Amino acid sequence: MARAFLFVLDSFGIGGAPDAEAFGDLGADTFGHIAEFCAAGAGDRAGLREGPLHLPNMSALGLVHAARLATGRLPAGVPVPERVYGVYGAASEVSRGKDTPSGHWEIAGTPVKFDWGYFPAEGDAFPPELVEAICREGDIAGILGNGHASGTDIIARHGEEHMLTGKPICYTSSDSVFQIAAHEQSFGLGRLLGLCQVVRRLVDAYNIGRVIARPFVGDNAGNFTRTGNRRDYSVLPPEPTILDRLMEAGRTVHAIGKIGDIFAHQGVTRLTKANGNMALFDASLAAIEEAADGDLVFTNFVDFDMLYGHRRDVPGYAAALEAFDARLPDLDRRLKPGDMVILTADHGCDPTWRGTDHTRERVPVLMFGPSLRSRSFGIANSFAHIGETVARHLGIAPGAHGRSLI
Ligand SMILES: O=P(O)(O)O[C@H]1O[C@H](CO)[C@@H](O)[C@H]1O
Ligand SMILES: [Mn+2]
Ligand SMILES: [Mn+2]
Repeated sequence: MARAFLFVLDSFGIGGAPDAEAFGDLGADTFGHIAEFCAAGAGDRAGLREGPLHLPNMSALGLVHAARLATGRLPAGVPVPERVYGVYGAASEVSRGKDTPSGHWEIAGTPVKFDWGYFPAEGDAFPPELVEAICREGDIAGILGNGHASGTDIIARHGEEHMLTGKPICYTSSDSVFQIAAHEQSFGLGRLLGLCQVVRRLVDAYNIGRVIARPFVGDNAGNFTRTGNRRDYSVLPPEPTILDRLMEAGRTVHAIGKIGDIFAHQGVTRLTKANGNMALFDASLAAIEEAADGDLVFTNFVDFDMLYGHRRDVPGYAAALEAFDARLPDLDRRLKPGDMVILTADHGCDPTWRGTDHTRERVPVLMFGPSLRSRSFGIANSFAHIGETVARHLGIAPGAHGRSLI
């Protein structure tokens, strides 16, 4: 029995990217800074958590050691375990963007070697001819926003006007994204998803990676809340990924959470959606019961990024990491001989950093399972080695962009 479980902790970087300076992110370190803030008492929140960051299970799998490999420093206040169980190390990204599709596709063996299109940070983000085409083909009277923004801020700012006028709120970020926020009832969820499909077609010419539907509910600026009905419309990966390669070999790819959307549903055999990290963990445990010999279970844990990294919320991020860590023994108990779990991340989103965007960082790669011996592989020079490790473990032909780490 050889099965693989690939869990992406969305945005859980560990600093030290060799090209961080080119992204304006020199010194960004999601794990290191959360640990530092928690050790200094700046990660406390009444009723949520307090004290130094407590990640005993991921530490035992080599997280602290991987962080030291990535940055040369030990994270503050996180005890160094005497023994590490599993194969661990850090990985650098070769793709040119620090976005979710680039990170996931590279993890799946397919780095993104071209430049995405981006919308400008100054002035109107979207060219007038694009806005005009969206209004005409999407049958809307105009758009609100039209700039770089944090999604929660922009719905507070424009949500009431949106409900009055029916104009959707359109915004972007330093990622290659066109995001559309609209009220689930007053605008309508189906209408929002339809509009996103129109926009998806129109932004192909601008080489934009994703159009994202951001539905929200509430009746005033004080209580607008985004719902779990977010939907991402991605372009196809530039080459077949490990998902396609597994499907061709007759294997089942269980995609949990955002994975289906991130891969534009290509190479996905079974799709499970769930709202929130704990529900995603439950769905992953259920897939462990179902997965057959040779299958891959691939889960994205989005809360780290969406609810805490982009919101620059250190106590929230720390609590989410601690909650995830506490579930690992439950996962470990369910593993069968020949199973391999890989915990990793797609980019950073340091909650102590300026702005609200992702940060260019190395990521941890923590691999464990009943038959894996403990050791470090050091620093991998591409996330693609992760996908090739899965390929080798599951016994399919190797790909072109990486080599198995075990
Ligand atoms: O601020 P919100 O709407 O969460 O947006 C964030 O989510 C997008 C997609 O992950 C990123 O590009 C970033 O802009
Ligand atoms: Mn991401
Ligand atoms: Mn993000």
